[in-house]
Amino acid sequence: MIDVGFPLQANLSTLEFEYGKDVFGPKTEKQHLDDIRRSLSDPHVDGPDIVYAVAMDIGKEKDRQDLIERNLLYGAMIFEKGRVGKESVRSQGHVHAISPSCNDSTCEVYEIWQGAAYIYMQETTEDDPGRCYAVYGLPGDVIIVPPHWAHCTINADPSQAMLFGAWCVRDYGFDYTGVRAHQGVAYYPQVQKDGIDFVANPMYHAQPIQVVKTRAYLELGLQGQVPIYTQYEQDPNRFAFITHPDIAKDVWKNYHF
Ligand SMILES: O=P(O)(O)OC[C@H]1O[C@](O)(CO)[C@@H](O)[C@@H]1O
Repeated sequence: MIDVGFPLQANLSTLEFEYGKDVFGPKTEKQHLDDIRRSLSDPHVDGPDIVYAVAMDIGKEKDRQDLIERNLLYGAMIFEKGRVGKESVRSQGHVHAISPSCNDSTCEVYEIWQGAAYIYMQETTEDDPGRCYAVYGLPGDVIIVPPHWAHCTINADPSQAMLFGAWCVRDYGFDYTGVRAHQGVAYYPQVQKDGIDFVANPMYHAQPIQVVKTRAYLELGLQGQVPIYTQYEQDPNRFAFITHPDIAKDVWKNYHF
């Protein structure tokens, strides 16, 4: 695993994180295959019993109070290796619900730590989902999901577990309504010999998907090559665009990938 900005290990047999000195974090919450079936292309497939494990609210003890005051939350996730039927292991897909603290949907800032990921995003969960993107990331890459966009996280390399961290607002909420009404997001990630193919979900009338690599987010004040936790430590105000999405409203409008 890359340097995530503080001492952290992942135990891939128990799907637990082990926190180093002066680091806090909970036991992981496990998400079972049976709980995500209705967002898969085939709900009856076999796959790992636990598909992913999530530890919400981790960080350095010295930052604990500041994170609460800023309403910021850092989480860590382990996505299992393997497949769920023809698809790679992935999350269900959701939209960030309106957070009471800012009365808006908020963005999420991912940093890939191990393995390979696609963060899939679509503008809406209507029958016409708008623009559809799958953004590819390797360890050290940062990927941002803009407010209001439906998204899911995909393990892009079924031969190994995928790990990542993400900044989000503390009073986050997930809205699954539109995704579940369409049996998932607009594209299913199917595993092929040489990678992932995105297969259209017939419940939508989607435009072609754009598969892209991630990029630098200079317009949001992010730096390359520095863990996003360290970037928060260097400038604790840097991620204010997460808790106050209106600060970056021009970025979110016509968001470019
Ligand atoms: O509830 P879903 O859609 O399966 O997604 C859960 C995933 O979403 C996250 O918020 C990351 O977007 C993590 O908690 C987890 O990886």
